[in-house]
Amino acid sequence: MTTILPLLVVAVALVDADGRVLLQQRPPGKAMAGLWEFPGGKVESGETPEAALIRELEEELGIRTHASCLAPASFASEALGDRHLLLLLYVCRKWQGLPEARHATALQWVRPNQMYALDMPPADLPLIGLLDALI
Ligand SMILES: Nc1nc2c([nH]c(=O)n2[C@H]2C[C@H](O)[C@@H](COP(=O)(O)OP(=O)(O)OP(=O)(O)O)O2)c(=O)[nH]1
Repeated sequence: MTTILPLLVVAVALVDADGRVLLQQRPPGKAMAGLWEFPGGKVESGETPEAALIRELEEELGIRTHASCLAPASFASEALGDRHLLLLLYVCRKWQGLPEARHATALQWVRPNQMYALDMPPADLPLIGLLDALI
């Protein structure tokens, strides 16, 4: 029997006052380089999902938020090489600081229905319609 190791990732749709969502472009050298993704990353051993997301937002974008501002929205489940990705997606409308691309190649604010035209990781595609209905 093949053992499939789950990979737990947290990600967030940061929503601004105009109903736009922040996407970041994965940098060269990383898997899926060039694709547009929600900010976030892997949950490390010993971390809660919310603590991991708060850490990633500080590291990747230089913004601060609180667990009470992270609303669970949906999840994605997708084969990823020899792993199986479980991506927990949150929605956040309240944070401190101006997002800056500290790891990403670029950032852009887009409405959910504009995401269909962007190259995004396969796991993210089912999340677009959901965000379109939610935001
Ligand atoms: N952050 C993020 N990751 C995503 C999305 N969609 C998707 O398939 N992924 C995948 C890509 C990666 O395989 C994994 C996240 O891992 P990562 O390597 O980018 O995370 P990390 O920031 O912890 O990076 P590192 O420390 O390993 O460099 O989840 C998404 O929308 N946002």
